Amino acid sequence: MTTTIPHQPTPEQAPDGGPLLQASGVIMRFGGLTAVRDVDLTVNTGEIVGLIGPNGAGKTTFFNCLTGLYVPTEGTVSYQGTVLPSKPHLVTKAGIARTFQNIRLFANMTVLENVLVGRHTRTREGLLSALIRGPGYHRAEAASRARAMELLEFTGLAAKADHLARNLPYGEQRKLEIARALASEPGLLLLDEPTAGMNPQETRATEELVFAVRDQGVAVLVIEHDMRFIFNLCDRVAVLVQGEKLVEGTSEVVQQDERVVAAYLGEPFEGTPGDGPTTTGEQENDR
Ligand SMILES: Nc1ncnc2c1ncn2[C@@H]1O[C@H](COP(=O)(O)OP(=O)(O)OP(=O)(O)O)[C@@H](O)[C@H]1O
Repeated sequence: MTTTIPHQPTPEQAPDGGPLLQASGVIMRFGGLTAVRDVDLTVNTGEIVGLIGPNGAGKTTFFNCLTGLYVPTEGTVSYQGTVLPSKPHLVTKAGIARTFQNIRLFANMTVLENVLVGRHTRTREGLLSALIRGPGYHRAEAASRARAMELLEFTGLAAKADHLARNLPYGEQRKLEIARALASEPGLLLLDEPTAGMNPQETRATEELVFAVRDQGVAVLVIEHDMRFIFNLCDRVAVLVQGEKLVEGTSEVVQQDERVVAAYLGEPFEGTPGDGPTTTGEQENDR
């Protein structure tokens, strides 16, 4: 599936292992409801971090605070030491890309066109250049297409570059979303329930793809209800319950923590295939 591609990191990539994303004291209130309560979270370069918790725990709201969709009521979010702007396209430009819980592709555009759309924050050609369509425009367009094709190779979708996105099977639509997010050349990729509605084979392919993304130098923060996926994949896992961070630690620490078992897992997770619950029963199938 995956081929090696030279990652094109954003210019000021943090040194290996250093903090990339730092959320401090993030609070998000909707009127009388506090969806996120004073959450701190750091993602370092080279890490895959999981964010888990029951339905309604505030995971997606927290993601929205990280990506500029919501302005946190209190707290700050920094990327590479700089406080992020509260505009999604500026957050993308700063180096954070995301996918959504429900697929958000341009269904009537081709696979390649969907990835090209994801490149718009990285292309420098302006409106005038696009209107004139001079040599600069053509060079930039050729480079963009070449990079988009590399990303389709990387995600195993190159053979379907000319297919309409809506004609792809579900698992490939999810991969295409990841390819499109990678097209903005992020240093950090946020994935919101990337395996929701997938069969076990598609889930395994997604796991491989996320490892490959990390191996290209892109850190990953992932929300997921599939515990086998999370505990196999993540270097560190944070657990949100009722908007609060209950526990944070390695997969081994989190899966055995009595508070996590009581509030979310129901029973200790057994890591060997075939044993124990793979999901918490919280997962929504939005297929
Ligand atoms: N825009 C909004 N306005 C009002 N309340 C909201 C809004 N967005 C989320 N909420 C509420 O905030 C709480 C947290 O929701 P959120 O979707 O972040 O949870 P979650 O952990 O992502 O859940 P799930 O696992 O089901 O996706 C819920 O009570 C939800 O109803």
